[in-house]
Amino acid sequence: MPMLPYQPMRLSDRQWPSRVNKAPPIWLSTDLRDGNQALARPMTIAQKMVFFETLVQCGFKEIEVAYPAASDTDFNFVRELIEGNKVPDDVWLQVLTPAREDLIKRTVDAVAGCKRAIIHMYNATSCLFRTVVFQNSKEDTVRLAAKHTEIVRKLTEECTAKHGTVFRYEYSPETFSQTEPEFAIEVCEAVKAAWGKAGLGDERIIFNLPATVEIGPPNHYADLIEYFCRHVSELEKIIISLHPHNDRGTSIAAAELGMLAGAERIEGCLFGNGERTGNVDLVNLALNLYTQGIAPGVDFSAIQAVVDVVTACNDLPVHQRPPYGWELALTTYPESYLPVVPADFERICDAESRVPPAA
Ligand SMILES: CC(=O)SCCNC(=O)CCNC(=O)[C@H](O)C(C)(C)COP(=O)(O)OP(=O)(O)OC[C@H]1O[C@@H](n2cnc3c(N)ncnc32)[C@H](O)[C@@H]1OP(=O)(O)O
Ligand SMILES: CC(C)C(=O)C(=O)O
Repeated sequence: MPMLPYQPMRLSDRQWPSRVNKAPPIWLSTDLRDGNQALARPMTIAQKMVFFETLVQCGFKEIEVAYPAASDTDFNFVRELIEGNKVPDDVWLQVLTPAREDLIKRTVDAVAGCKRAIIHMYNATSCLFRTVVFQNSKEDTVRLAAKHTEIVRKLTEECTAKHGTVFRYEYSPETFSQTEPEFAIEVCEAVKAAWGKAGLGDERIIFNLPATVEIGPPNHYADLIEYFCRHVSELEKIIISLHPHNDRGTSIAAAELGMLAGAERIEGCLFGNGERTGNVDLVNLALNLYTQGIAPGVDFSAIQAVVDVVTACNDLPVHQRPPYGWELALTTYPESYLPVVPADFERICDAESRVPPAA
């Protein structure tokens, strides 16, 4: 018997279909957190270090490096990054924490002394989680998020006073795409009020709206994002971030349509690693922009070296046929076509002009 379908939202005056993406998003690599927690053998500190250095070389400025309260490996990795002066001044270290005081404290302790840090807190807001897993009412759920946001504020302010670390705050209503749209806004409004210092520029609060499990088509996700952007207050003080997973195989479309709908920031992993069917593939997304004449702001020109690091650290192969990425991406075999391998690409077709260079 077929499963029950998703419930589309009625956004008849949606604006996103007629928009065109003209700028890259703010990129957040979560390879070292969401990607790592999906591996049969999580990365060692040495592997995380090599991966981090590769991400920095590619140009990522925001990197979710750990879930420090979940394991000593993750906590100690963050300390090594900071104490070993491995973090460039313009890179923000992001760390994930649940909404629990002791775990928030451990998380803030992990990043103490680094120059710039983003504390990312999440709690479950979807109806199924509220009623079945946590048996929390809507009010309990809002109270939990607001109370722990106040704790994040207090602990980060103390840390700034003691160590000079500059903090930003990210909040994720978990399984946003399965949360009632009005309720997701209600929780985020309470979080913004509890944080109390959302402002402009680097003071913008980040609301990350995850498709924790991709349950509907990408146009549905885009409608949810546009609805959120239209109804949340003080949008100018908010960065709308997306965290698409790929359960239906449409995470790239979800991210691209979500950007049309108002998102400015994308969280994902290189080559689509991540829980179950993966997080959205940041290489694919960035190079899609590149082929539309938009400088993506991250550099995958040394793609082979990136593939080597990712496969070694994840202990997983990169598929041979993803767009752009690997051996067969530009290869075709029909007799009427010229078989092309990536190394020949520049010679055969000038990537800028799309015309064959003069003989
Ligand atoms: C979609 C995602 O990827 S989200 C991230 C998923 N990854 C992880 O959670 C990392 C793995 N987690 C862990 O290793 C553990 O949960 C730890 C180490 C973080 C915490 O371990 P413990 O202290 O044993 O906490 P545990 O997970 O049992 O939960 C403790 C309580 O917090 C509650 N809780 C769970 N998640 C949250 C949350 N996000 N916010 C608030 N409370 C939460 C639990 O329901 C439980 O409640 P109870 O005490 O009333 O039963
Ligand atoms: C913590 C959140 C953002 C997450 O990883 C998810 O929802 O997939």
